[in-house]
Amino acid sequence: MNHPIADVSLIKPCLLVIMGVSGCGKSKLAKGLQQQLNWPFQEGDSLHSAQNIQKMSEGIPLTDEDRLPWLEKCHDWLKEREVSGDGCGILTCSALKKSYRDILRKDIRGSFYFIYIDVPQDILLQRLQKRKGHFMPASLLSSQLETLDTPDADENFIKITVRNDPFEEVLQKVLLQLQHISLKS
Ligand SMILES: Nc1ncnc2c1ncn2[C@@H]1O[C@H](COP(=O)(O)OP(=O)(O)OP(=O)(O)O)[C@@H](O)[C@H]1O
Ligand SMILES: O=C(O)[C@H](O)[C@@H](O)[C@H](O)[C@H](O)CO
Repeated sequence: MNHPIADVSLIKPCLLVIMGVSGCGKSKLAKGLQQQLNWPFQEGDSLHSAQNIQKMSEGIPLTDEDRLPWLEKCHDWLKEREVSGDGCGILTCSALKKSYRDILRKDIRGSFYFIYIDVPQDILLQRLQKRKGHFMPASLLSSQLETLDTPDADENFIKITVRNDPFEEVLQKVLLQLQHISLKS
């Protein structure tokens, strides 16, 4: 291994929302972070209604109205993590629009960061076409990319650009950024 490794003991508790379009690697990164940090983890997909899952499985993109109750549930999980006392947690949520991210961070006063995973379309498509046993079809990728508003400079976010980087390097890059932020705060 010849890439830098983070010292996780230096990372301060915070809330992390791992965001980006389908197939960017939210679930894989969140699980990696959870193993390293030992913080509570919520898979955002598990908070979708059965109707939303059915719609996506049929290749129909969700509307703002479909997403609203789901985003509220995601927010409630984050808020619960904040008030529980330790203020740390990891949530996966595509959070494609700024208005969705505003719902997620509403009334949260503690440390909170979006981790935006940016992956080129050709790699996303290859990954989704290969992925087995997931309800989200590759045909929804174009609507995901059209809907995505990339985070603005005033949104608290860490951007991680991934091409064919080995997963372990991606994970360490995120941990190193979190370590850096922790040392500055
Ligand atoms: N850095 C990586 N390198 C190679 N493959 C990866 C990497 N990250 C994720 N993958 C693979 O890409 C696919 C999509 O990853 P994952 O399911 O974590 O994405 P996701 O953003 O959670 O997707 P969705 O929103 O559709 O649930 C999986 O098969 C995963 O193993
Ligand atoms: O906002 C959305 O359209 C949905 O949240 C999707 O992003 C899916 O949940 C996810 O990508 C599939 O796992």
